[in-house]
Amino acid sequence: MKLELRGITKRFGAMTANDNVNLVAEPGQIHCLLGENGAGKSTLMNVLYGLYQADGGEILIDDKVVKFAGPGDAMAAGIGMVHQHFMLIPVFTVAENVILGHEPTKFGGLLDLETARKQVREISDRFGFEVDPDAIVGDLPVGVQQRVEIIKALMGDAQVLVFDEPTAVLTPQETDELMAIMKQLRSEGKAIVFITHKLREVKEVADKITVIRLGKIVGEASPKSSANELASMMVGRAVDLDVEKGVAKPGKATFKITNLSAWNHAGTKVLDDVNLEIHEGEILVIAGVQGNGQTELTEAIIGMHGKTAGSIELDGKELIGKNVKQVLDLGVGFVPEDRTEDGLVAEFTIAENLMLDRSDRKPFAKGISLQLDFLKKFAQEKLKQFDIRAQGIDSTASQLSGGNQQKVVLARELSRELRLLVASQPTRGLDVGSIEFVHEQIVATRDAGIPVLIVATELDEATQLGDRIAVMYRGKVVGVVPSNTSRSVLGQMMAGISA
Ligand SMILES: Nc1ncnc2c1ncn2[C@@H]1O[C@H](COP(=O)(O)OP(=O)(O)OP(=O)(O)O)[C@@H](O)[C@H]1O
Repeated sequence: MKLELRGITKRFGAMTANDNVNLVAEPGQIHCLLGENGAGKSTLMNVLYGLYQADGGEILIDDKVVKFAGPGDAMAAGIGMVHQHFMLIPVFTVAENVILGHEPTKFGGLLDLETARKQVREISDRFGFEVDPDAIVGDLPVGVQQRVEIIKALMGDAQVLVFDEPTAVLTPQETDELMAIMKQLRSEGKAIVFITHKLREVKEVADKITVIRLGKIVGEASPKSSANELASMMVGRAVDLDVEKGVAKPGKATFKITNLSAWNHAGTKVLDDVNLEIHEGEILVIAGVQGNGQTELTEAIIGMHGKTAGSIELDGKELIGKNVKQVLDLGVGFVPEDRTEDGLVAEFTIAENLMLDRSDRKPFAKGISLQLDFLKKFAQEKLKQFDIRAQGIDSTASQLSGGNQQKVVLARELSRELRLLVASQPTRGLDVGSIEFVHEQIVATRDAGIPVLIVATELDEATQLGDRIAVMYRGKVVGVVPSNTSRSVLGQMMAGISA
């Protein structure tokens, strides 16, 4: 089945998110859609999926114009969408989730459980997914949950599959598995549209690359292009894909974690006697496969984790026992793993979100009255400095593209007076140009004498950004090694083998 978007225009008020966009997805092809944050990729896919109505242009399937009033119509026409934020209910089984995701279409009503289980098994066998229809979704690793999303998309016999930044939440190994799945889908004749910021993935699977910038298609790139060529085509300037940083000049160890253990609600130990030190002017990267205690570690530091034992000291002050606000007030900048859950308030404006956890109200307030002009100026400056693409500081967070939401969180946390920066996957969802900028900001924070703790899942980011790397496995720190340690040694450590 061939899919064509012809002359699609979509506006949000005065902003044109898609401007006369043409795109063709052919059977047996992986078509990568590349573009910087806010370029209009998700908007275009939402038009295709019937979630938004275009202001101009048309959608054609096998050269015939079609109209989608909603996702049900798009699904019935053979279009499947694999969402980045999984739309799965954790307490339900795979088969039950598939039933819920299967909107009644003009071809029939809801599925019954037996049919759903059978179909899940069939699709899983056919593509080698190894998904048990009776497994509880919440118990499955993220990579397998994503396969459930793919099964959901394939259920309606989808011929065109859209993957919108599918690897943002995956571990490197799960990413490799997904690439293999995409190749298999291609060999079965599916047409695939693949949105990603990771150029390595583009180079691995793309048959065709289209680049979109500021809502307009700027051209096609060859899959043989170098990562640097693709990067500069995406953001319209040369981008340095390596982190530029001088030698660290570590000072005193002002941040110390001693014998830290933590337990989850079920009473299972999730952090097991963690000992770490970070010096002023040093970046320590926590590497490891996601789910090995990194989340719990950052939560314990910030005062969000329940049962903990041991000590976490910043500038000689104990953090354990303090709540989140008290910890932030000591000068801790925190970039959470999930920006939509912990980082932003969707209905607040950018300006409001930039103020969320500030306790130093002095520059913004005189007595009880807010210095609105100052606040506005501050927000506008941050918008410019962090290249946050939005209509203005009064746009709400929910109106921003994913990458731009992340930039709001970073802008807020990096512009406070810091004594410690804790950032989980700070560049998740960012385009290559923004990653370059964020890395520069993190290095500058280090060079200002601040201890920095970064949680990274990408080994490249860990080795490039870190001065030292601590690897976590099953709640323990397996070892702390210099950042020039080889990938194979780091890989072994990530599997629990001490260096
Ligand atoms: N519901 C909305 N209301 C107003 N503006 C919106 C809305 N949705 C998206 N936009 C704007 O449209 C533009 C394109 O956003 P879109 O999400 O399509 O970008 P993207 O290319 O997917 O970016 P990213 O790589 O960051 O995910 C952005 O400037 C965004 O702020």
